[in-house]
Amino acid sequence: MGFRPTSETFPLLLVINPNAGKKSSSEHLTKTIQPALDHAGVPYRVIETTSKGFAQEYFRENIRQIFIDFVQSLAASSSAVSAQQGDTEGVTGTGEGTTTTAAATTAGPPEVVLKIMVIGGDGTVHEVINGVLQGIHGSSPSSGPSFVNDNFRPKVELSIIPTGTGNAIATSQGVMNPQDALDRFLAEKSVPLRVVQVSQRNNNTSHTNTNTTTTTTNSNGDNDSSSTQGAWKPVVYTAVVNSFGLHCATVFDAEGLRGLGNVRFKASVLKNIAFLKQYPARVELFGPVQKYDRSSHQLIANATTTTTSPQQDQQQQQQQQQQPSVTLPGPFTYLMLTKQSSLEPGFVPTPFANTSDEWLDILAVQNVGRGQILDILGDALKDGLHVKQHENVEYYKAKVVEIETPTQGRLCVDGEFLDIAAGPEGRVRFEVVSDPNIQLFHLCV
Ligand SMILES: Nc1ncnc2c1ncn2[C@@H]1O[C@H](COP(=O)(O)OP(=O)(O)OP(=O)(O)O)[C@@H](O)[C@H]1O
Repeated sequence: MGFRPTSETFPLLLVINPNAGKKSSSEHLTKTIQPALDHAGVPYRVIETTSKGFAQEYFRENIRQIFIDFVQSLAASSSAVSAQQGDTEGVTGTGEGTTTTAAATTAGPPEVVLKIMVIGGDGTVHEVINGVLQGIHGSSPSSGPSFVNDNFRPKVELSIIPTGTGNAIATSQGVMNPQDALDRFLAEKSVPLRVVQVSQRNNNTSHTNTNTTTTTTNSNGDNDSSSTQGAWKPVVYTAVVNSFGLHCATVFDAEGLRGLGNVRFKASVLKNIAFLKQYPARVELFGPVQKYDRSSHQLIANATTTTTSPQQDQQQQQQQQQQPSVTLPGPFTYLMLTKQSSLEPGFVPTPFANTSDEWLDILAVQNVGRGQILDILGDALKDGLHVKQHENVEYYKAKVVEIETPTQGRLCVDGEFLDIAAGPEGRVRFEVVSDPNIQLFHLCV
């Protein structure tokens, strides 16, 4: 298959990972999706991934041209419609006023909605998101002028046909199978899909997946932080889950067990519980924080976020940016920072997570033994009961989270791995940034 950018109308890019989950993507494409799109009259281009990293590289290299072709094709179909109507409404066909509906025109900058359907799992979605953002912004939003700005800010609407193993994003929206996902795409309803910016300060960062290690060397000089330790540099964006400790070790070991199919996570978690470790780290939450209160069963705002005047509000915000609102000293048995409530059907580690809000949900379990973590994870499999039941489970919502490990550590970032140096040099920051040039993604629901 493969995709060739053309100037034809292509309202949909279809990215298929034939290797996802039980390798059923191709069958879903030919038997269900293509007939439905043909019936609905939706033209599409197919991009078939051939290896790990393919989708990310594809979008990094081609996203600019894709937008050019897309806008041109909308303009062309807009002028064709206006010609059919005798051009009575003065449509020029230059692309100005282009909206999602090719025929419609409005005042102001063009609203462009690029639709991408992913037939695969969360790893493929992660690659698409990172490829699009790297193609738009280069290595970081501060690395130079970007073609996405106040004058051109497209939406990227993702429809996820869940053929992967976990399918966390789809499952968290209650999408249980490919047909359900297809119906939702055709219904044309979407919500914002916020991504988490993962940043490091040091000049050399090692971002690893099981097949490749990418080392990024930042060019110094562009400071976007007042810290004496230098600017925060985005390393990767995540939409699913960031973790440390048992969950990260489980995902890492499960990669080596792909031959076992979908039971590889179960095998890996049992192994990591049998040889349970505690993972030393300090985690700091900055800015406003909400904590789950087990007695009232509510998320309660941290007292320090209450303000009385706009002036105090500003002062307090500055203080909150510098001083952590909450510090978790570790060591951690289990730590998860996520935008999704569920990681697979029935497993709901972070029940209050919302893909569209600007909070990062944090599940922290510090220094518990084998029996306790088994009970906690068992209750997480009962639609998130662990949060209500276990006093060793701490649940927060925060805007900014930083983690530092006293020895070399490993983080899982949407199924890929970030090896971090010991101490302040390796510190990692997670933030649901409000930059509208980053938060371009929407999700069909
Ligand atoms: N043709 C291919 N051959 C091998 N690996 C591929 C191919 N295309 C993509 N990949 C890689 O396969 C990995 C897993 O894909 P994906 O996440 O879609 O499925 P999954 O792991 O089964 O599902 P989930 O992430 O939801 O648990 C991704 O990291 C992706 O880069």
